[in-house]
Amino acid sequence: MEIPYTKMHGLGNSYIFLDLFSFSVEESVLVELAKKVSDINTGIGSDGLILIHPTAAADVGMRIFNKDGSEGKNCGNGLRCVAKYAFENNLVNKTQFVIETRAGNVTAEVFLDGDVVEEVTVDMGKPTLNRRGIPMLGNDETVISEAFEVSHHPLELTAVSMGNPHAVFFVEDIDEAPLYDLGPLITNDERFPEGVNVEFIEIISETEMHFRVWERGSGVTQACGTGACAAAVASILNGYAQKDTEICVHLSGGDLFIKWAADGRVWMRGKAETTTTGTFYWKR
Ligand SMILES: N[C@H](CCC[C@H](N)C(=O)O)C(=O)O
Repeated sequence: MEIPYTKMHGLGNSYIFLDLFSFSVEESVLVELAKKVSDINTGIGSDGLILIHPTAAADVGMRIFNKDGSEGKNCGNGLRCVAKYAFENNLVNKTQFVIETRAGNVTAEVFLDGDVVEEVTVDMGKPTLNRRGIPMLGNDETVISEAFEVSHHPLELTAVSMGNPHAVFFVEDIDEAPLYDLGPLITNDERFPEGVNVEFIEIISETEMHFRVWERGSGVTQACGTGACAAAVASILNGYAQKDTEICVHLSGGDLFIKWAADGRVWMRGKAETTTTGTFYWKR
C-alpha cells in the first residue's frame, strides 16, 4: 500500500498527516497504521497520525491517533498544522475557518509570511471542569488542587478537559518534575476511566510558566497544545495567573501563547511547520 503523507509539527510535537480530500484509507486499518507510521525504526517516526478529512460539519475535519493507536478527541498542535496545511493546499480559500474535531468544532485563523502560514491562532472553546466531564471518578465537583496520591507520592491535582483529559500538577522546579516516574502511572490511573494526559508546571510569573507533558497514548512529547491550554486554565483556577491575559507557556519544543478570555473561551497562538512530504510503503 502506497500512502502519500505530510509530516508536520507544532513545537516538535510531530504527526504524520494524511489528506483524505485526495486519498482514502479504510477505517479498519487506522489503529495499526497509526502505530506503524509513528515507529521511528520501521515507520516514519512521529507522535501519532492525523487525518485531514472532508466533513459537512465544518470547512475541514481532523482526527488524531496517538503513537499507541488510541484515538484522541483533540490536538492543539495538530489543529495549527491542519490549519496551515488546509490553507497552503487550497482545501480552504480564506484565512479564518472552522475545523471539526471529535470534541466539537473550533475556529482557526492563519497568519501569513508571504504565501506561507507562519502562525496560527485557534479558539479552542471552553474547558470542562466538572469531574464527569474530564472524565474522572468521584462526585461531579471541579478538581482544583485536590490531594491525589500516586505510588505513595502526595500530589495536588487540578483536572481540566479541553475535549481531551488533562491532569495538571504544579512543581517548584520543572527539572525535578517526576515526569518519567509518575507520568506513566498517572496516565493509566484507574481514577481516569479514559486515561489522561499529564502535565507538570513550574510557575515563573503571572504571564509565564515552564511545562512538561506525558501524553496519553504517546508518552513524553516536545509539546502539547491542549495541555498548554489546560495548564493556563489550571494556573488561573489556582490564582497563579489572570483571565484575559496572554500567558507564555515554555514547552520543551518552544513557546505557546494561551489566553483564557473573560467569556470562558481559551485561545491558543503558536507556530506550525512542515517537515517533509513523501510516500509510505506499507506492507500489511
Ligand atoms: N499533542 C496533542 C494532544 C494529544 C492528546 C492525546 N495524547 C490524547 O488526548 O489522547 C496536542 O497538541 O494537544
